[in-house]
Amino acid sequence: MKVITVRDYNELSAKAGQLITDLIRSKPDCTLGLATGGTPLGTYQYLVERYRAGDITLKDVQTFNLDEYCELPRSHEQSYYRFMQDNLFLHVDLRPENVHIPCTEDCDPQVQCDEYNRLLNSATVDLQLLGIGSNGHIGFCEPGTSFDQETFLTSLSEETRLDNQRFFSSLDEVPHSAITMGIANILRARSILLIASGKGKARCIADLVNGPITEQVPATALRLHDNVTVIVDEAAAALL
Ligand SMILES: N[C@@H]1[C@@H](O)[C@H](O)[C@@H](COP(=O)(O)O)O[C@@H]1O
Repeated sequence: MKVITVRDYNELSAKAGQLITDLIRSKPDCTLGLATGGTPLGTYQYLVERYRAGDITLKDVQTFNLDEYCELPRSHEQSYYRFMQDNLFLHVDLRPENVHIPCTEDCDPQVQCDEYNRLLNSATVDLQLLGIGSNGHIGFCEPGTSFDQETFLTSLSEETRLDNQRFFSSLDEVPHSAITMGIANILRARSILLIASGKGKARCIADLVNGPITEQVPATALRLHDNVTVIVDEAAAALL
């Protein structure tokens, strides 16, 4: 696992964005695994800027998102579908048919999990972008998730709901469940890029890099992969 420490969030976003730009330029038909949350916003902004500058095209890129909340329609401003539209998809030339996000609207969740898993496993993700939850979750794979888990319907921990409350007007509005890629899916990516910013991530980053490999800290599964880059700012690196 390669750990890169940068000064602040802006440097982190530029570094992560540059790595993804380099991949798109060297392999224009690459497959990207994408993440949501506050941390990748700057990375997506960087990609949009590079697209607008004419440095990259995403017309042949395929994407798979990690996860989606249940209990929210796709039109809800906090759905991950909306998040991706607002922050990346509407601003670049990705083809709608190349974009994949689990669908939790008007459906049988198990059927959706199976369908998403099948689609995901029919592709090979070249680069999986990840954030990390303060409890060490990746995607929405919460502590205790088996490292062998494939795409599944998961319950969100209270810690995760509290962390994500800032995006909603009250805790009551934060969904209790989600469809997420499993850890086994994430580990199949050719390369993984995890980004973390701020002191709230210092503990889980220390656990990820130096703690025991355990299902209680789902991100530690990444230590079983041979091509992982972690980019952290100085605040998130404080306990390394
Ligand atoms: N499902 C997402 C994760 O993919 C993300 O990594 C995490 C951290 O988000 P943030 O970047 O806002 O701290 O939030 C959510 O739970």
